[in-house]
Amino acid sequence: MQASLVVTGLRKVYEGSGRRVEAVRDLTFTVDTGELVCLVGPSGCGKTTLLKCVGGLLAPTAGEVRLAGRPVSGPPPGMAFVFQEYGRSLFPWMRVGDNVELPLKQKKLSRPRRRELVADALASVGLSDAAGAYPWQLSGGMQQRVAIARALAYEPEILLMDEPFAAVDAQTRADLEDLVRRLWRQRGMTILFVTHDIDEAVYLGERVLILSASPTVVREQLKVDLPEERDQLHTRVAPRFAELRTQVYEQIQAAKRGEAVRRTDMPPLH
Ligand SMILES: Nc1ncnc2c1ncn2[C@@H]1O[C@H](COP(=O)(O)OP(=O)(O)OP(=O)(O)O)[C@@H](O)[C@H]1O
Repeated sequence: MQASLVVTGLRKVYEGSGRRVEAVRDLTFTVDTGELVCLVGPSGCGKTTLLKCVGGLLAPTAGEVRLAGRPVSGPPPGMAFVFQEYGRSLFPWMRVGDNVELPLKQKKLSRPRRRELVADALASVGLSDAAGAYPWQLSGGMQQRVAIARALAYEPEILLMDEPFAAVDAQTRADLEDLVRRLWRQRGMTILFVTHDIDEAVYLGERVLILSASPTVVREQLKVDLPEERDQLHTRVAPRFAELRTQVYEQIQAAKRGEAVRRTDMPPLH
């Protein structure tokens, strides 16, 4: 399968105000076209820094990010984001439909086509009825579904999700996880999903990349060999799910203790 995203030797050092922080030391990984990869690591390990570099919002100190063969030096046209803070990512003065349509205005699309994409995306997240509402009239989970619809309508080559469900309650979170899996399977999108939640990473991902503590490297990557058809009730109690989450948990604990990466045990970073 063709690699959609290629990150090579990525390093980011923050400098300023007399402080120097090496947030990301050396990250190399790929995400294949149509793959759903979860990135998980201890708090403060540089997940957001990495995503900002991947999204072209922050220039790396060294290394390179390529999307579909092209180097990323600013926000690439084929990329969409869903952030944790849905409250800040939607414009409160714009109706839901207009929020979803806004990024499409950058694309040279006819008005009817834009409307079609908006209607289709809102239907995909079960919010067809909310197009005329304002974001603040919706629950947190619904607002995050609007943010997902906005990303879908844009028809991205790759979707970056930065802890998107951290601010919603557990029940809503489970529903949104299932929504992401369903949309991923229906639309064949490439998704890079960042989370600090081990269970979420294993439940969602086809592959989990475990990051070390900052300065960050890829500690291990794990293929999630669970069936593609997953559901909250059965997948989470499957013995294989428990084994995988234990492996990720042990790696994260070792990362927190600052233990060296066991490079010999690592599968090849294809
Ligand atoms: N603009 C900045 N200037 C200086 N240091 C920064 C800046 N942004 C992040 N850092 C530092 O880089 C390191 C990684 O931060 P980052 O926010 O990328 O981690 P994270 O894994 O996303 O954290 P969390 O899981 O807590 O959200 C931290 O030590 C942080 O203090």
